[in-house]
Amino acid sequence: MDFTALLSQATVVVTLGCIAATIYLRYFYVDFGRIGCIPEIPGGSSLAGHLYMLGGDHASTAERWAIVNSWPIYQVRLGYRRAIILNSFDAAREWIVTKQTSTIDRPWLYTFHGVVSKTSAATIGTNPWDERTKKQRRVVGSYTTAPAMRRLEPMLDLETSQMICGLFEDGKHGNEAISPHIYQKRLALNIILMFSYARRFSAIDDPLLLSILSDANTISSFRSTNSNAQDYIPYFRYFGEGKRTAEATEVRGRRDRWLAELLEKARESMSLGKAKKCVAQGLLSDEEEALTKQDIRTILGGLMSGGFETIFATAIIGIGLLASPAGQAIQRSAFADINNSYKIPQEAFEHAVSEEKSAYVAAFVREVLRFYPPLHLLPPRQTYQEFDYNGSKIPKGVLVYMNAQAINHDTTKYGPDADQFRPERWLKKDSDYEVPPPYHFSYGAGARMCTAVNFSNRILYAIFLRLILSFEIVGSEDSPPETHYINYNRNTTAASAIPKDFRAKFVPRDVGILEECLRKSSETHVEFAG
Ligand code: HEM
Repeated sequence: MDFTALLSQATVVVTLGCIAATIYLRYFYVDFGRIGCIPEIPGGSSLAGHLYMLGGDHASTAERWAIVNSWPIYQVRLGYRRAIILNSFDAAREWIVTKQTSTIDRPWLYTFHGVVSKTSAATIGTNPWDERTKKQRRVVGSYTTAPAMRRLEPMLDLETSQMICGLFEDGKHGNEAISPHIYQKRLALNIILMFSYARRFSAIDDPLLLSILSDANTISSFRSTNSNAQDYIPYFRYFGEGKRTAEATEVRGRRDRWLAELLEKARESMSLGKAKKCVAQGLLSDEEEALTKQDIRTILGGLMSGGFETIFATAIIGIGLLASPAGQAIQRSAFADINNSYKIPQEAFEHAVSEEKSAYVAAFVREVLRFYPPLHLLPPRQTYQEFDYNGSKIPKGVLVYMNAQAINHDTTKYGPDADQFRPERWLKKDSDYEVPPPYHFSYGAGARMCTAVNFSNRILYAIFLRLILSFEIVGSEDSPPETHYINYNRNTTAASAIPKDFRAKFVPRDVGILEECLRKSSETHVEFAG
C-alpha cells in the first residue's frame, strides 16, 4: 500500500473516531440531558462541563454566576454529571425542606466511596438514603437529645476550661499575642473523641493527635468538588489524576488503623467493667437496634468526620471576628448581656455549658454560622425520586448542591446588609427582613440536616461565652485576622473553610475571677477510656 492510501485510511479512521467521540460525549456520556425549566450556565466543555470554569473557589464562582445572571437556581455539568446548584434561601428551602422526601439521597462518589471508604465504612453524611442510613441517623440522634446532652456537660466544661487556660498561660496573661488555632483544634477533636470514644488528648503535640488532625483534613479534601476531578471525569481515574487515588489509599490505611485502635480501647475498657457513656460503648452494647459492625463503623466514622473541622473552623473565625476592630463593640455588647443575664461572672462561667441564657451570645453563634458557613458547598444531595418543579420533571438521580456561602448572604432574605456581620439581626425585629427556620443553611436542612445542631450550638455557645467573659480579645497588629467572608478561607479548594492564621492577645478581664472559675471547673469529674 502506498503512502497516500495509508494516509487517507488513517484520515478516515481519525474522522470516524472523532465522530464517534462527539456522539458519545453529546448523547451518552452525561448522566442526564438538560433539564428544561432550569437555566444552564453557558460555555461548558464536552468532557469537563463547567468543572474547570468554576475555578479555584467553587462556592464563590457559583455565587457570582447566580448574582450576574439573577439565577438563584441553575444547572451546570460537572464532567459526566448534571448538577443543580441552589444559591438562594428560598430556592434551598423549596428544594431541601418542602421537597425533602425527593432530595434526601446522597450520590456515590468515586474517590470518597470507592477509594477512601473501601476498606472501612463511609459516613452517615455520605451514605445513600435507605433503611440502614435511616436507622443510623436515629441512633446518632438519640445521643444528642436534651437528656443525652446533659451527659456532655462535664466534657464541655473540661475542654472549654482547658482551652481558656491554654490561652491564658501561653499568652503570658495577655501580654503576648498568640495563634488560637491549635487550642480550638484540640478542643474540637477532644469533644468529638470523648463523645464518641471516651478518649482525649491532653498535650497539644501528641503524635496521635497530630496524625488524626492531619488525616481528617486530608480525608475532608476527598469530599471537595475542587480536588477530585476523577469523580466527574471517569477517565482521570486511570491516567494523570490517579495520584489522588494513591493518596486516598494511603490515608485510608492510616485512618482505618486509628479508628480500629480507638474502638478497641473502648471495647477493652468495657470488658474491664468500666461503664463509660460514650457512643462507641453504647453501640457495642446495643441490643435494640441490631447494629452490624458496619453500622458501628459508619456511625463512628460519621461523628469523627462530621464534627471536628466544622466546630474548629467556626470557633476560630468567631475569635477572629471578635479580635478585629469591628469585633471590639461586639465584645462589649456580649459582655454587657452576659452580666445582665447572670448575677456574677462565676455563675455565667459555670452555666455556659448547660444553658444558653445570654440571648446576645446565642445570636452571635447564629450570626457566625450564617456569615462564615464552615462548609461553603454542602455535602451533595441527589434526587431520590422524580418530582415536578416549575412545570418540568426533575428526574431521580440528579446531583443537587446547596451553596451555603451564597444562600447565607442572600440579600433578598437577609436584607441589603446581608454582607455585614450583625448579631443584632437575630435579637429584635429591626428590619423588614424576617428569616424563618432554618435561619441559615450552614447545618443544611430537611431530612438530612446535621444530626447535631443543638449539640454544636451548645459547644459554640460555651466556647464564646467563656472566652468573652474571661478576656478582652485584641488582634495583633503584625498578624491581624482576615474577616472578609470569602477571603478569610485559607484554602478554597478544601471542603471545609479553615480560617487563615492570625494572632491575638487574650487579656484577662479579672485574673482573680478567672482563676477561681478555672479552679472550680478543674474539680469536675470526667471519665476516660485511658
Ligand atoms: C458547627 C458545627 C457543624 C456544622 C456547621 C455541621 C454541618 C453539617 C452539614 C451541612 C451537614 C449536611 C446537611 C445536609 O445535607 O442538609 C451535616 C451532616 C451531619 N453532621 Fe454536622 N455539622 C456540625 C457539627 C456536627 C457534629 C458536632 C456532629 C457529631 C457529633 C455532626 C454530625 C453530623 C452527621 C452524622 C451528619 C450526617 C447527616 C445525614 O446525612 O443524614 N455534625 N453537618
